[in-house]
Amino acid sequence: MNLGKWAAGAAMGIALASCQTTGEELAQAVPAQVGSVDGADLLSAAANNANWLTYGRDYAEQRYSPLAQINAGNVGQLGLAWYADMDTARGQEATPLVIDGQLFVTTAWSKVKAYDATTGAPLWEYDPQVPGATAVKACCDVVNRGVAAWGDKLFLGTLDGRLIALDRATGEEVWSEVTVDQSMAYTITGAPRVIDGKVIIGNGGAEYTTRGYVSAYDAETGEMLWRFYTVPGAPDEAASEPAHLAAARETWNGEWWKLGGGGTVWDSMAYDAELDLLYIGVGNGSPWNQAYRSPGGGDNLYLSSIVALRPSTGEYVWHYQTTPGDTWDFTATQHIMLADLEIDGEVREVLMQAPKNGFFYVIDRATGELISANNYVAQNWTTGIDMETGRPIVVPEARYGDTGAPFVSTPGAGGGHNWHPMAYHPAEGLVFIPAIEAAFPYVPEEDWEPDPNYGFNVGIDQSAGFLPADPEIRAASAAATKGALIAWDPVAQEERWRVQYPGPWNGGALATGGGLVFQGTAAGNMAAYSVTDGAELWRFRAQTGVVAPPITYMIDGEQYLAVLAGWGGIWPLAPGGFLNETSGPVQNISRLLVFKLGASGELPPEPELVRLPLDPPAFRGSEEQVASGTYDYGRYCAACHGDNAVGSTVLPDLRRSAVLQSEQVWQTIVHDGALEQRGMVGFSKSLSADRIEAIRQFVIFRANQDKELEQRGG
Ligand SMILES: O=C(O)c1cc(C(=O)O)c2c(n1)C(=O)C(=O)c1cc(C(=O)O)[nH]c1-2
Ligand SMILES: [Ca+2]
Repeated sequence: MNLGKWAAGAAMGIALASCQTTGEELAQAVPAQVGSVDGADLLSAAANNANWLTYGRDYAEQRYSPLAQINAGNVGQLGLAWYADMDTARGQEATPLVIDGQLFVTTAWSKVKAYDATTGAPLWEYDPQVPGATAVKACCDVVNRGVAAWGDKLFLGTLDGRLIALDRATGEEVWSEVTVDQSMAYTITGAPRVIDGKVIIGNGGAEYTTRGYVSAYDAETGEMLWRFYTVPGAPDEAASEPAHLAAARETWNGEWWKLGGGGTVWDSMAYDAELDLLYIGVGNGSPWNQAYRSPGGGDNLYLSSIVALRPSTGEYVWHYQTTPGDTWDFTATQHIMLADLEIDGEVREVLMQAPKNGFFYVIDRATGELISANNYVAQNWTTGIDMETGRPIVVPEARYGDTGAPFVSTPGAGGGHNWHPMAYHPAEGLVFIPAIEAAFPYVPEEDWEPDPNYGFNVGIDQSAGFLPADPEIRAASAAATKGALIAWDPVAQEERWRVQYPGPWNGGALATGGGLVFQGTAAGNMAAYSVTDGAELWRFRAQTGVVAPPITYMIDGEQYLAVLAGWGGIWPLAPGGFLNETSGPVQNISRLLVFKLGASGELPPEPELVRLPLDPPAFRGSEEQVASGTYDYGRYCAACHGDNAVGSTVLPDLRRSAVLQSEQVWQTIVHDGALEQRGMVGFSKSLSADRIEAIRQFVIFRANQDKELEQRGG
């Protein structure tokens, strides 16, 4: 048993928390300058308080900083040191890196910005010029979660599937490699990781008939070194495939390869240097509905699994499947965190995950053995986990593809927890989970066919579960849709305390040696809570929903807290205003916010949230048009423009759009693609002009329904 690599940071945290070391002492205790980033820097990142060198702060992805200058006693004096406005108004999900006094952050549309981390002076910026039309390939907003560092370079995955190396000093492009088939709906939203000079990158797209994989590229040259597919390919590939895919093939039925199969690796990774294992989180099936993807069932390896790989070769070592035979978009791409925990008197090297399916898993990270599991949010799709087999005991109704009947599941497709990073406080032994409490109706679609061009290819009828225009049902659904910051004891597998929020989609977490856990909120605040009981100790009005996780660093003896603010991601788009505004409506004001003790900077006055009036033309369409428009809106429009045509504050609320007034203008945009550069493609490859007009009639119909309710005070 070796505690070495994780113990350094943890032990330091305990020491600092108890004696409140001054900034000067701290600054001397850690290497302030790393220069060219090498393996030793990344392996010691947990103890490097000056910097934030990799996505999850260290390879264990604990997001715990021992820094204690800002602490439970003085956090009330935390103020704005500087801020920077971003030039995109879409979801901001990135974790900044801080290296040698410089801060690097990515924004929506995969842009990169560099600042002096002390003053906020801009150093350089880089725009990969992602074509606007790429937006339609992204299931969940045009987000990016950050860069990775190695040597004197930074590495960026772009929404259109490129992996780009930048010169860290200048922001100039050094090399660029296309990592996906750009004729398909692959995207990259996740941050790369670098292990021993190999840049590891996955991709997204499992809502659109893709096949998931993760690849490694040489940091110096951009040469691809290996690629690991998560699901087996077409039968003619069987002869040449590695053993892990031959084994997986036994768990599939039908002609899944024609539908991609899914299993994208779109977010989480972690690395254990001593075991030399890279852990990847694998996503959902494509399509979701297993009855279409793999008729007759099967586990469908390696969907919804954590897989351990040898990072030098991409060779399979072990896997643990959280959701066998996924049919609910229950990805296991959520944050993977490594820690050493004392369980039953024995220190175990564990891996922890709170995937979408609602269960918190503690797994032996050497072998993949399940140590314990318990649900961290309410769930109704199982009666628990069978500890003998490590499998969920699924209730029969949950398999809606087999029954042919709808199933309302909690958690739903948004998960009990999504991509928002968790944080760990080693001295408290707590994992902080940005949790979601929300249900989702899975309505199987009869005679479903994939569309090779556009739209969600998931095998469920996405309009059948629309929230009806009924004030009581809307209010009841909104009341049942909540969020929480859950302080979870992973040894006891139980909740210690929670901060309850009125709505989901609160930000990623950061824990510190100052006895604090920091989190932004869907209501538009940055907050600090006591790690011991969740008491709120500080709050700053961020003016926009904060979904990204904060970071902390220390320069010249002063501790800083930084967070990229900006409302977006899937929740502010797809569920529509009645469910995504349960914390209150917020707008997207994308800004990097940086705080330190005693600072008193102010943001410009908060602009009022302006909504266009709900003033649609009179409905003159037919019932047939509404029926056709309802279905097509669900399949092609709802993921961005909102459930049942109720839009958000981020993208146009079509009920309020002046474009509704004109059939011709509507066709120019929706059929011909007049707004393609802004991310709205023309759908003529999938939809005829008649079907597109029917969508307009559906939106007019819905807008009139809601206007009437508004007039009645509904
Ligand atoms: O299946 C996929 O390939 C895939 C990709 C992504 C992504 O890359 O952002 C998300 C999801 N799925 C997903 O299921 C999901 O809930 C989700 C939320 C978000 C987000 O950034 O808000 N991305 C994604
Ligand atoms: Ca997905």
